[in-house]
Amino acid sequence: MAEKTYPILSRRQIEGLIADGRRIFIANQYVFKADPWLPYHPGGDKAILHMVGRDATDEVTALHSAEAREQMNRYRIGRIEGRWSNFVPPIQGGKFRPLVEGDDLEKEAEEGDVVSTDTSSSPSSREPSPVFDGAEPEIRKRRGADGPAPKSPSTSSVSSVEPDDDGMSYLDTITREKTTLDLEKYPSLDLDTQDTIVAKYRDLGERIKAEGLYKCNYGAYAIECTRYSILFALAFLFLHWGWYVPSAVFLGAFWHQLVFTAHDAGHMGITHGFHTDTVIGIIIADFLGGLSLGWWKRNHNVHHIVTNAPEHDPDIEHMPFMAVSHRFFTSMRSTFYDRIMEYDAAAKFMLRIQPYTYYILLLFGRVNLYRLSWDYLLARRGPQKGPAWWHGWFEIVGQLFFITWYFYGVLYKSIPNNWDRFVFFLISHMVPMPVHAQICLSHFAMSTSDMGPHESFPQKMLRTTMDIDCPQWLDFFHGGLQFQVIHHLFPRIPRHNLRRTQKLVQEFCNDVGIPYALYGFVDGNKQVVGTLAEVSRQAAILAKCQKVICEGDDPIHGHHH
Ligand code: HEM
Repeated sequence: MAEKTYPILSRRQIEGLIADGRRIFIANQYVFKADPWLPYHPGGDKAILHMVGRDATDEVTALHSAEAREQMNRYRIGRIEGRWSNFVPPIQGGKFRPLVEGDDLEKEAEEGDVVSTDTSSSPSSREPSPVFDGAEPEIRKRRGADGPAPKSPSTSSVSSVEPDDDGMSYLDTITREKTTLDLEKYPSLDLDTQDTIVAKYRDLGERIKAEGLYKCNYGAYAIECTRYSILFALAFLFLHWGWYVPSAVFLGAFWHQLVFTAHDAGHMGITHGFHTDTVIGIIIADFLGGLSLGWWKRNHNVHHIVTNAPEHDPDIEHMPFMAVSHRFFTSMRSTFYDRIMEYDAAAKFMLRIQPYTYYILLLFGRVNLYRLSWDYLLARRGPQKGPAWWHGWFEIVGQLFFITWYFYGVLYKSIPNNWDRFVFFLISHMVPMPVHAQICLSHFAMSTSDMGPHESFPQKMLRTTMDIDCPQWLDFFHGGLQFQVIHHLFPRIPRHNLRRTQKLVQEFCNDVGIPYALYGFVDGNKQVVGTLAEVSRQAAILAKCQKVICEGDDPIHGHHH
């Protein structure tokens, strides 16, 4: 059958469609309109919304099976010619001009890489990121002589207290410093450099496939299953003998280990079959662990696409308890949670002590996940239609199963008194803490800068993610999360092949000149605590600035000239 031909759409036409609310993205030079698919998408609506107006070729390749990509072809509406230059998607604050009569559709109204600096002209379709005005990055002066510079809606301060000038200029200075450091450390964001990186990344992907690194090592999973079974059996044996503390420790260790396989399954990284891997994932996460795989997927998919973006990545949004960037001091709006992350009195207090409370908070990570799981399942936040429609129902069955065996069978029936129950609950929930530390470790100390829309997918992943160096025999303890960089570049590679893939990624990094962040476990933790301490110090300085302004000037408006 002859391949269907598609009309060529100009940049201006695509911009007009997006301005009209259509969810358009580009992949492999085709234009896709995802609107009718949004409620069906197993990857969630937000994953697609972050790709609107962008070339999503690498994200789409990294995150989908061949069948899903085939299915995607149904949503093609056109083609583009030449190199696509990304818009900032509407969800990230991008502005798009509707088509008006007399618009010259052939003409590229605004070349992607040429940016008008005239702020008085018609509204730009490319809302500047907080830092950049264009492809050739130049640090933006946010507060010039002619008044305040435009704020990106995604970063604008909505604090109920009017932000005083000195506080804001202090935050701007840190933003500039951080960005300058990133600009010096990573390759230029000009289109040619980024194109070369992308071409080499795609070659690397082909090489990985050719070397068979997508083939699952089922033997390794047999060993995993044996380990899980031993931990589970020991937990019940000690419970039977009435030795509650060792029983709780083994149960916690069982959960700690299980999370890694749930993570593999959630990424379709075991059999690569969507339904098979999802069933494995739900049995592990929901039935055995009491956590929602669907919640995790919704969260994690977005995390993989907008890694370490303070406004968008739920994995670094922990206000009012922790913040890994000074940008959280501006009460940003989270596009994931659709709410303001207030920098209120509680946050001010907690952030000041965050380097000390970090590990303590992590001890309660699992309890927090129950809350998030139930919120996800009861509010039916997952897809209700399409291939994943049944997941939510299966997960509810899994949750009831979990409540029955753990809360009723173990805690209530097998343990005789409330104190022992309480201790058992605490220990079993705190032992898996290293997995939470591991998740934070991969990203908390890495860059959170907004490098604008032209940064390529591979460069963004390498800038925001770190790997942990560990001896091979300890791989089981880290569960593959120590190869987070490799995993972010190629999320569907089965876990047990990541160590072999690492060598190829290292060669790629050397070739394209992107630093590959690799730290020892202890050093990585020091980096994370160091980042938390730095942000805490910045909070203290900001508070001091604001106090001086309040005392020295108009206490109501806090303005100071
Ligand atoms: C109309 C366009 C799209 C279609 C038809 C589509 C289809 C699918 C399908 C069928 C799956 C299930 C997993 C699989 O079989 O691979 C999936 C998963 C996923 N999609 Fe899409 N997708 C589209 C656009 C996008 C875009 C633009 C993104 C953003 C990068 C995205 C991100 C994801 C993610 C992260 C998953 C993983 C979900 C999981 O593993 O449960 N998708 N998509």
